[in-house]
Amino acid sequence: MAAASSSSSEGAKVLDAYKNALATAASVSAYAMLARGMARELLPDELRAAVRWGASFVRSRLGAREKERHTIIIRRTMEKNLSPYDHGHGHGPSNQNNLFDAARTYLATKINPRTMPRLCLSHSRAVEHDGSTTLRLLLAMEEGGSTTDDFEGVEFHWTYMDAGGGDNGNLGRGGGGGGSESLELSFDAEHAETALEKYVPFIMSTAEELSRQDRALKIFLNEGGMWQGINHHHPASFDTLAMDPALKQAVLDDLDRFLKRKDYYQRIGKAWKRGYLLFGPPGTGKSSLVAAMANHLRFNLYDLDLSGVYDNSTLQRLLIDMSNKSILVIEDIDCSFDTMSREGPKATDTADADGDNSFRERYEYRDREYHRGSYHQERKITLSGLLNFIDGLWSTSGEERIIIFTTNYKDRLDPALLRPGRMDMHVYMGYCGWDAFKTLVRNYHLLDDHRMFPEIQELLAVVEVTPAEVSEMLLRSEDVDVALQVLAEFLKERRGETKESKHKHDVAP
Ligand SMILES: Nc1ncnc2c1ncn2[C@@H]1O[C@H](COP(=O)(O)OP(=O)(O)OP(=O)(O)O)[C@@H](O)[C@H]1O
Repeated sequence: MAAASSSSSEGAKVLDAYKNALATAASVSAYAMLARGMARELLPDELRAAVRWGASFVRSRLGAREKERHTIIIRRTMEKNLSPYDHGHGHGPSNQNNLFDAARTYLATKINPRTMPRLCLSHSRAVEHDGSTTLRLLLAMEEGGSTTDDFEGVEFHWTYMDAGGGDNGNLGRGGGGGGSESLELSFDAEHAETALEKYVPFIMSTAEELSRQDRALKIFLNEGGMWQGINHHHPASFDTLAMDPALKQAVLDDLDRFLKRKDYYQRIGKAWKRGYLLFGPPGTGKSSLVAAMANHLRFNLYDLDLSGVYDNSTLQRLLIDMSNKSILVIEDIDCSFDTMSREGPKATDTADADGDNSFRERYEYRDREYHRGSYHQERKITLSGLLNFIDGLWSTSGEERIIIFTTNYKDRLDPALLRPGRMDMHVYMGYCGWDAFKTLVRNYHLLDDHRMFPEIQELLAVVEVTPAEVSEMLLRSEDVDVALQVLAEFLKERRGETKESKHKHDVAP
């Protein structure tokens, strides 16, 4: 982060220096105009004709110069005193030029292997949040190779040069060498401003986005007051998520809007963060939605288990240790604080009618932990403490953070959490409706229509069944006829139970 901002301020300086040079050129033309005006007043006709001829000669030369090209050299390594890393920030070798890496990453997407007979296959190193690196394969140009990129109607011409004669270091930073490499960006001089103010920043942000897409996602769990990360390969995506289509789109739009609003958050002086409250019965896909959000944004997940956090300073440290572009998740927030039901409801009360196992198991686990003593240590953290930390810390450090609370019981939540403006979006994950069913059957059986669909649609309209239960039935057989039959039977049985319990209530004294 520090390195990034340092590098952007370096970039700003370079941009200023370049603009000054352009401004000087502009004032030279202004002097020329002034001189023309004075000459008109002071010189005799013959002399003026001679001057006109001279001026037209110079203009023709200048005209040719207007067609001149400007070239920006982007070296792989910067001079020592220009490097943002010299101040001890960031990772990597001390004089690596980030813009070179960004341009190379960007150009790899522009190179057409079919039109370039000779290409280099090289790699670049992406630094992960935890400091580890991953290698990425890149198509790159050969020494002297060039390509043209069209941006906003302007042609930008790129050439890859290597004064070291090709023995460089496409093997990269670790491979030794590489100091003699550069990329040359040339364009018509009149487009200098577009190049520096639009094209170069566009390359930087595109490269950052590409690296983000490539990066392996991680999920961090808190253990002993510290985060432990493992790779996160949850397959959930918004495509596979079974939920109301309009709500799904609303969540997606909200996330995308959030990503684009850095300037907006800065302008209004608010921390660049967003909060979501996901609520609904067990097995309706709250955890799947969290995973889909992380996959969509390419953000790491920090799954905070508050039962392992006993004091505010540990909580604070955990929050500070989170990286930017990350999601903090606190599941089952209704049973996480002393102010609410610390012991949680009894397992038998909380497992709902469908007897969801994972839910019951979780409570049984918490009950066991409680009796084993891990809950006996007095916990001093409170919901308001947590919310204050998030508001306070996150507004002064870090950006692009998302916080998600999940609960099966929205009505049990502390009103502080439900206050307007606290959680930006409340998302209800409900029972499986018709649209959700169609998504599930497409996920599991690649099917869009079936003779049993009308019957199942009717049943889903009257039976409360979770997407988890429907998924389980659909997975009972690879034969879709059998799977749908199993599901229909299950739904009929559930409908019978519903009717029976309704009947009991009706006849009860
Ligand atoms: N809306 C859904 N879309 C797709 N699959 C779902 C959905 N809901 C549940 N599933 C399936 O059921 C499994 C369990 O669902 P998930 O853990 O996401 O539900 P949950 O609401 O978070 O439950 P809990 O409250 O018990 O944590 C998922 O791994 C997925 O296979």
